[in-house]
Formats: sequence, structure tokens, C-alpha cells
Amino acid sequence: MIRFEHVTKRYADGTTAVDDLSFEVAEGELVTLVGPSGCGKTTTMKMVNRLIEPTSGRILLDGEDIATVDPVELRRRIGYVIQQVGLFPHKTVLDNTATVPHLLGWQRKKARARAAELLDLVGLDPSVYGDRYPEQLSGGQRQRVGVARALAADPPVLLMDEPFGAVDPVVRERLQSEFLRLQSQVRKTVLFVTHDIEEAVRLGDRIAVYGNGRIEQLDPPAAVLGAPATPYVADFVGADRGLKRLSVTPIESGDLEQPPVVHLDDRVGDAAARLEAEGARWAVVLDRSDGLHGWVSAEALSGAPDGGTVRNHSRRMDAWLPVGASLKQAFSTMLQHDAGWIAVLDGDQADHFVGVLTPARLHEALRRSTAADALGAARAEVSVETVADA
Ligand SMILES: Nc1ncnc2c1ncn2[C@@H]1O[C@H](COP(=O)(O)OP(=O)(O)OP(=O)(O)O)[C@@H](O)[C@H]1O
Repeated sequence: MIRFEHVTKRYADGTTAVDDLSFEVAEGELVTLVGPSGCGKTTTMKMVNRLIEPTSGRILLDGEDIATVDPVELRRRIGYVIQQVGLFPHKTVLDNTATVPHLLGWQRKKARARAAELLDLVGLDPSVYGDRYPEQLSGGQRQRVGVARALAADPPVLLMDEPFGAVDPVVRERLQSEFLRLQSQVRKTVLFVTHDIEEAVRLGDRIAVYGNGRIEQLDPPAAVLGAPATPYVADFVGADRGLKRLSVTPIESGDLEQPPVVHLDDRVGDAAARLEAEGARWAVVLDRSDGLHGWVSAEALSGAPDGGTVRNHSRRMDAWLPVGASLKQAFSTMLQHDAGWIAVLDGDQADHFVGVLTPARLHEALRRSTAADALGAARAEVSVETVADA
């Protein structure tokens, strides 16, 4: 969708801000550009909407060389959100949001209806906030208006330059979550500049780690954290990257342990025999429709008079996670419930028991994903070179 081919930007004073950059952002993909101040992130972004012209190389949008497109026409296809939002102070929130549709010549009524729809989408009730002026909003609310305004004309591409940089950490996290939810609905092709690695990891389908005008690594977050391509990247993502990896590594069914499973209506004697045969100290207890009920210990069963059912001796288990939840969620749930294992469920309504995650399995899952990502990183390197050589 957006393709950089050997793009270099040298400013008049001789500063090389971007140095022979080649990479591609796929349609519907969100790539975060992350790196220390002055490494060329903003320059990269501003070349896409021609606020800055490259010194050499070319940028293609949907296969078309943007140098041949009229900048005004180009910018209509590209939403742009910046930290300083840049709302018009004398216009209401609704009119600010309707700016681009209005410029595109939409009828006032249609433009305002669209603006109201977008405000709703970013979590601002248009009937409450629509008639306010920017100064009557909090910083976080202004950022949301900025995002709504950028989306109003439904551009296929969004450029976001530190859009959540000016708000406090709590609001920032909320805006990030809201933006992820929004992006899962609208699926824009997004370039997102940040110098916060946490934000880059949280939002990016892939992360481009910048160092001095070049991309040092372009990979999914788990690969950047698990297999940094260079010492520079390892240093930039931080010594606690193992911890950050927990949040980007999902639980897979192959990671799980399979303890003995019994049902609520099983007879105590049968269940006890099963546990003994498998040498297990406890079993997962399922209800009639194979949903998770809880667990039962071998001890409780062995002390119980035969003739009863598992139902009377089992304990409920409220801590569970769906397949695909992150290892961080798993770890946090274990701590919260002081549990040595967590049941993992699958299915439309998380109604099907698939296994349990234990601390040892969690550790293995982390190692499994590191190995896989090292492989992925090697492949990604090849494909970046292919783009460069094309
Ligand atoms: N108009 C300009 N003239 C000369 N040099 C410039 C100009 N604009 C940017 N630069 C330089 O180009 C380099 C890259 O700047 P750029 O703004 O792209 O960095 P950045 O990674 O976005 O930084 P930050 O995170 O601080 O915004 C820097 O060294 C900067 O000083």
C-alpha cells in the first residue's frame, strides 16, 4: 500500500535525516516508527503526504508514484494526526471534525452527520461535545477529536505523529486501547510515529526501529523483543524486553498441559481410580456440556465415601483465560488468584476446555515464541532486501 524505494532526505544544511530507506506497509497494516529523537521518523512520515520532498528515491501509494500526484489531492487520501492536534479554536468540535468532508465539497448536512458518526466512534457523544469549542475539552478529548477529524473523509491511509504524546500516562493508555478497537473496525493503513517502545509494541502489527536515518529492524513486536537484530535494537527495547514479550506472546493450545479430566456426575470411586492411574494430585472438573466447573483433589476424593459423585467434592475455579490471551494476562491471572495453573478455554463463548497453563509451560511458551521469531526475523530481513533490490 505504501512503498518506500531507496528514499533519502538530505536537508539543505547537509543533515541526512533519512538514508536510503526501502520498506513496505501492507494494506490495513499498522507500522509503528520508533526510535530516539532526531533519527528521522517525522521526516519519513512527512514525505508520505509531501509536506517534505525526498532528495532521491520514490514513494508509491497503491502503486502510484506520489511525486506525480497533486499534493492537495494526495492529502485528501491521507488522514494526518499530530501531537498538537491543531484544532481550529473558533470552530465547534463538530465543525472541526467536518473540516475535510467540507473541503471535499460535501453538503453541510452530510458532512455534519458524518462528523457526528465519527465523534461517536472515538467515544465522544456528539450531543454532549459537538457544540463545544476545543478549549472546553480535556487534552485526551482533543486528541480524540484529532483522530475523528483525520478519519472523517474515510481516507485509506493514516499518518499519526506522536498523537498521544501530550497526555498523561493513564489517558494515554486509554486512548491507545480505544485506538486499537477503532483500528480493528476501520482497518486503515497506518504509519504511527512514537518514541515510546511500549506504545510501539502495543499498537504495531510491525515495528520499525530507527537509528540515525535507517531502519535497524522491521518486525512484529514479539520478534523485535525476542530477537533484536542488532545490539542497538536490543539496547533500545530495553533490558526488560523479556517482560514486554509476555504481553505480545499469545497462549496457543499446543502450550498447554493436559491434566486428567473428570465430570461433575462421575462417581467418586471412578474418578479417584483415574487420578491414581495417572499419578495426578488433582483433576479438572467439567460440567455436562464440557464447560469448566473447577477442580478436585485426589485427597478430597480418597477421603470421600464411595457412592457419591465428584460434584460434592470439587471446588469452583473462576480463573480462566481464552486461547489467544497473552502470557502476561496468564501470569497476572495466576498471581491474582494465587493459582499454580490456569484453565484455558476455547470456542465462540469460551465454552470448551482445552488444557491448563502452568508456570513451567508459560516459560516454555516464551522460549517457543523466541525461537519462532528468530526464524521470522531472518525471513523479514530477506524480504526487506528484496524490496531494496527491486
Ligand atoms: N528543516 C530541517 N532542516 C535541517 N535539518 C532538519 C530539518 N528537519 C529535521 N532536521 C533534522 O533531521 C533529523 C531527523 O529529524 P526528524 O524530525 O525526522 O526526527 P524524529 O525522529 O522525528 O525526531 P523527534 O522524535 O525528535 O520528533 C534531525 O537531525 C533533525 O535535526
